[in-house]
Amino acid sequence: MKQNIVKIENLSHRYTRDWAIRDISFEIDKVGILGLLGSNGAGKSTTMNILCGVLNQTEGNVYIDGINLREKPEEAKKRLGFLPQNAPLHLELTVEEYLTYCASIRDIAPSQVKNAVKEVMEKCGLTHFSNRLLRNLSGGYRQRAGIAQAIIHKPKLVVLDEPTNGLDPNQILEVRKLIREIGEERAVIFSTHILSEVQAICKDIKMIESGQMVFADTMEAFNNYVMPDTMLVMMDNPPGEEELMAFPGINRVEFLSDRSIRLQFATDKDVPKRLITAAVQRGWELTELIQERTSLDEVFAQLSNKSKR
Ligand SMILES: Nc1ncnc2c1ncn2[C@@H]1O[C@H](COP(=O)(O)OP(=O)(O)OP(=O)(O)O)[C@@H](O)[C@H]1O
Repeated sequence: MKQNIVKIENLSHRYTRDWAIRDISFEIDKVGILGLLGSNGAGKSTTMNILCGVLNQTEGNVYIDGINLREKPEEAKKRLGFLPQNAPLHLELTVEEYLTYCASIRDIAPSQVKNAVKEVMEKCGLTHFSNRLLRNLSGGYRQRAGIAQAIIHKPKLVVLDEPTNGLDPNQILEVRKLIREIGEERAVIFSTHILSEVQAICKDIKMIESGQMVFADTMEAFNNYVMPDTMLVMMDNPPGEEELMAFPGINRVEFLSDRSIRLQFATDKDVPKRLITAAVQRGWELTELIQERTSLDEVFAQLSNKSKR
């Protein structure tokens, strides 16, 4: 039988009187990136802290690679790497010193430490900064060091709690690229409260709200389920409503003015590209195309409405 990399069974936790998370279950049995999405206070950090053995759950079980985390924490933790929301960095150490220290507490054999540090610095793009104090690294590079400590022992499961928080747009793109690369070799759980983050890098998504799982499926199913995409187009010579409705993939046309139209499309992500080509071929004089984004609050409202129906 195939072993799950991680299995969470009916996990519940309360810090005080109210449940912070309630009856969360899921499993992962292959490499790739799973997005854990939820607004602030939804219960993501609680779930991740329990999953990584930092917090003891009130109820339920966590198995890492088949090992019960509560019963054999040391064995289970060897198989996972964790980057918490506040990266556990020692700012007074250089990158190399810090990762050497992490390797030693991760039970890497002394003869292997040098190699492991070298390899992880290469993987995370840190080699150039090996002698720099962590204190003097930019936010993006500090986060790379945080990710490096989470993967130095080559765990099967890597848990990253809001790893792109507080980074500037360029740093976000670079850290995302690194996470994608890690996801090719390991199971990665990535938490965020930003919808576009999961859409950009995750194949699967679990959405938590008010401590409960409200959605669990592939990213594609999520996109199709929660929101037909909309785009706003400006055309100096737009076709009529009928011609737009006949365009493959478009299922709603709303003229906001003579030249400004909101188009809704369901599943096909190529619609905007095909529309641009058609606009050129058919002389619609397209001057602007803006894809409209749905906020997490709206997604949650849509999910709640659909589940009530
Ligand atoms: N140490 C604590 N003591 C009491 N309540 C807590 C504690 N930590 C979290 N909570 C509460 O548990 C709930 C879930 O919080 P959690 O931090 O897991 O959410 P989150 O989705 O990670 O949010 P954020 O993105 O803001 O970190 C919230 O209502 C929060 O106020």
